[in-house]
Amino acid sequence: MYKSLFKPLSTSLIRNQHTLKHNVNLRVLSRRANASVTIPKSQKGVVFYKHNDALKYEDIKVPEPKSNELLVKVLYSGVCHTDLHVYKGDWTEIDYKFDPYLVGGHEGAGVVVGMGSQVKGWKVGDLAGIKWLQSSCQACEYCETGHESNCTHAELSGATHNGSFQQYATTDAVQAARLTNPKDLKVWGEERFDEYMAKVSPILCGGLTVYKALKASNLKANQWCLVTGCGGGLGSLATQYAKAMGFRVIGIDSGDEKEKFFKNLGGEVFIDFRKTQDIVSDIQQATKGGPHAVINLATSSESISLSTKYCRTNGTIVLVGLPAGAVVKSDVFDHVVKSLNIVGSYVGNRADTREALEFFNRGLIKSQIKVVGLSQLEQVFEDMEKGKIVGRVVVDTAK
Ligand SMILES: NC(=O)c1ccc[n+]([C@@H]2O[C@H](COP(=O)([O-])OP(=O)(O)OC[C@H]3O[C@@H](n4cnc5c(N)ncnc54)[C@H](O)[C@@H]3O)[C@@H](O)[C@H]2O)c1
Ligand SMILES: [Zn+2]
Ligand SMILES: [Zn+2]
Repeated sequence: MYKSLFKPLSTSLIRNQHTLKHNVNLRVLSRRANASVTIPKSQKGVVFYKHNDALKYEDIKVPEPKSNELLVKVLYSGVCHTDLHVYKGDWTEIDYKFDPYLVGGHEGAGVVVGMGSQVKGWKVGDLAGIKWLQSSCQACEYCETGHESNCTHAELSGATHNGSFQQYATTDAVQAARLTNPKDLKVWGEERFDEYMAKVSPILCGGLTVYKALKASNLKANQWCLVTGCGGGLGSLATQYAKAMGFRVIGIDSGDEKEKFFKNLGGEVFIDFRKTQDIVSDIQQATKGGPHAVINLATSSESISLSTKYCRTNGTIVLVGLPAGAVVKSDVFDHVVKSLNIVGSYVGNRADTREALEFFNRGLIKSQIKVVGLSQLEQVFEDMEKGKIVGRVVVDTAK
């Protein structure tokens, strides 16, 4: 059951807020918080009944939070390539939950409108983020040591738990990301509430993931960081986090638009994988011996194996992108003689989330987004499949 806490808040006020673009603030919301309007029973969401089946924008039930969960009115959600992998069923390892349908999405930014009886430390009106790691058990060895994303009992938003491609979503209160109200942030401000919520959403997976991957790279200031897929969602964020952390960035992707975009974000050298004659030599020349670390974000299996060829001696190759059935091949002789490190990096824990959000809140990361209606998700997936998206698309759940 819900706690009675949500009762004084009007969801229609929250909805109002949402539609009053660029004119939204929670102070006004709480001043007018006496009206008693209940959470609706149904809402709009995008669902699919099996992998690769039609994506349907339809009226669905508003979920009820379990005792440990928040009910979040999702305002915006980033669309991560992971959502496309899930939709296509690329990863057979996951025990997806179709009950009877699945709602994707795991970069949801919204307002808490209700919560279960056991929830502590949250109140209605707080701003919350929905992440891929919807919940972890908090009790296993991995959770105990801060490796929450490796928890074997983890539930995943948009895969084993309905995610943020709906107007109201539930999420575990411990793992939910705590978003700062932009009115309390120097570089944001109250009048930019709506913009803040849209732009913060990609940080909840993309930003967090690349920030953690950069930490795993062991790079030092001024060293070369190579980002594959630098024109995509994670790539645009990795370029900026790497810069903010003091690294030099060389990127691989394709097309003039992505090159311009990458350079505008502070990337130094762009390699077009469709144009280069010898990618290994181009990279090694530009970086005088190869990048000290590679952050593999490209949705291409071949490009992952290639990174073992151009990486610098003693360098670190971080595996992040998860193309279907991908295998990394590395020549053992070179691998040993160059003493390469290949590491996997999987989203991040709560501290990584907080830190990644702090970079964003301080204005160090410009979230490069295009906002479209939730009803247009199918088109977004089509464009993503073709590699046509520059930066990140964020869906507005009101449209
Ligand atoms: N490990 C994790 O925790 C984690 C978290 C989030 C996303 N991911 C994965 O990261 C990957 C990227 O996600 P995204 O949302 O940024 O995707 P995206 O579609 O926005 O970007 C992928 C980019 O890769 C580029 N690309 C394709 N082939 C390439 C090649 N051969 N060389 C260089 N670039 C190439 C595309 O042009 C595109 O710009 C996905 O596989 C996603 O599932 C992993
Ligand atoms: Zn993601
Ligand atoms: Zn655990």
